[in-house]
Amino acid sequence: MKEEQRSLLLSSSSCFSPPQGVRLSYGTSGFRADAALLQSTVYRVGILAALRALNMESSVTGIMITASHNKVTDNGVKIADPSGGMLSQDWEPFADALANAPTPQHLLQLITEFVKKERIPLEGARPATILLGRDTRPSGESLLEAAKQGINSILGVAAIDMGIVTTPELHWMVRARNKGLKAHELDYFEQLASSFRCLIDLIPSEGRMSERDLTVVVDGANGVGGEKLEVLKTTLDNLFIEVRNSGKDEGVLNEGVGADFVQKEKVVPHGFGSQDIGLRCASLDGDADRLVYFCVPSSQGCSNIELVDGDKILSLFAIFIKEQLHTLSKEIGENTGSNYQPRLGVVQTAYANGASTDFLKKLELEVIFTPTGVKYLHEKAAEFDIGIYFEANGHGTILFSESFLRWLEARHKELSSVSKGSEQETAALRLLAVSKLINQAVGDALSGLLLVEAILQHMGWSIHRWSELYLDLPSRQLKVNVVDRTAVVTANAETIVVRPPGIQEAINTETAKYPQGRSFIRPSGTEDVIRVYAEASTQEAADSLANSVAILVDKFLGSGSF
Ligand SMILES: CC(=O)N[C@H]1[C@@H](OP(=O)(O)O)O[C@H](CO)[C@@H](O)[C@@H]1O
Ligand SMILES: [Mg+2]
Repeated sequence: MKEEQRSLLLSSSSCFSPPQGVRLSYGTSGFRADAALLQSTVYRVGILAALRALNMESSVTGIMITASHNKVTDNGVKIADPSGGMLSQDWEPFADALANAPTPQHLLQLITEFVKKERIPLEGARPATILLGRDTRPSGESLLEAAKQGINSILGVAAIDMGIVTTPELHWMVRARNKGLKAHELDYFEQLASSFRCLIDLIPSEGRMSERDLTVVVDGANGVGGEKLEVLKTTLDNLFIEVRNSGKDEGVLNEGVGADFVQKEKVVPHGFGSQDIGLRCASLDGDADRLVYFCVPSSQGCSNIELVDGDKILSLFAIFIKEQLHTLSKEIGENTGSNYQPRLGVVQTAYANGASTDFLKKLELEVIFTPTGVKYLHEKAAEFDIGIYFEANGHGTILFSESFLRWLEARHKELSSVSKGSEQETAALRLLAVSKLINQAVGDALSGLLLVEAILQHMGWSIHRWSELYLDLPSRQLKVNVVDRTAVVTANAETIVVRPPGIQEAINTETAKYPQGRSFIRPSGTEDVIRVYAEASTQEAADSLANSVAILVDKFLGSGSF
């Protein structure tokens, strides 16, 4: 490393001391903490993103400053890799080491060693650009400045501020830029709107739906998603979107609103109530990468909701895709069918409702489980021709492999010359439109919302019809504070605890007492807690099982506070 680069790093890092007594780690979704603690971390992530961009053939990476569904005073930072996906997991230990380096000298030494080991070309040997985005948190602006200083301390790397964007928009932009495509926010809106229009135009015309049926009321979590949806909706026909909690009024980000609140508490978000009985409603989270639907039932008082979670979104997508693939595989006349059988798979985590997994298996779909965190789900889904992944909390997308898309384009071309307007050609067009509508980089609440709406219109389904695909097993999630959450080590996609010894046997004994009982624990990657999940045949049983397991966690890991 040249002297100019060394002294630049030493001088800029001396302005960013790491917080005392706090150990930060690149968790399920980047670094997250109280915003006041994050200046030095974000500065160092700036350096990391710059090195990552220099290390790769595609030279654009991204930094997103957000703490998603967490409280407004928290913030966080994560890197978008050149593919548009999450930071490659093999760089996470370096991210941890950088964030926790105690002095500028330590930091410089770490960087020097890593640059050598990874053979990263420095000193402007290669062009590199970092796209920066942030959510609506007030702390975002100064943290973004810290990120810029980190980027500027690596010679020859440029930072471009994309302003306030959703997390999926930033990932989409990074991916698009590296593919040499147009990557402005307006291009993103245009791609979503035109592929949505294409799916709507391909709906067989059997009677139009009423304006009420074409209406969806969206809770924007008082965050960036509502703001963006207000713009996007002006470009859409055949869909009426009413945005509430768009952040323009008094409401606080994620407070009593948003996808995480709605999915975990199963009550109506602020701003919704009896006036919405029977309407189709949806909630985004604070950075708009999660989506859940709900409706306010007329019978049980209007604070309860009927939740349509990520598992049901996945099921709806799976049904639609399967139907299109089936149509596409039908023969047309002699010798014009295709023998190619694309592999469709779905990916879930242990938090997926057991009833959803049964339903998907009955559809004869290949169902794979991974640990929590979209980086794991995404990686697995990418192994299929079409891989659909969703966390129960509403984060997910559909991935189309490059080779499948090439095949599909060619098949569509062939079909449009031999049988234009056939159901096979239409199915190919629909699949191509889905691949453009649904974000290929990460789960995206806005593109997910438009795909749900297009499929419901295609099927002619109400939210109730959709919700009735299967009945969720009652479930309960709890959090337990413990002295050291890293004492819990899990295996088999987090369904089994291997440490501390004895706790898994105790959980098994409890679970066996409940019909259709299932329970597991794991350390959270975003909060300092152990999460407990339980499922059983009744809500009372699920609550009771969750409580018993939480008591076991307290007994084995001791907090004294439970
Ligand atoms: C049970 C649950 O909802 N866990 C969430 C939560 O992770 P934890 O590691 O459980 O804190 O935040 C992650 C990032 O948003 C998300 O991927 C994950 O699904
Ligand atoms: Mg989020």
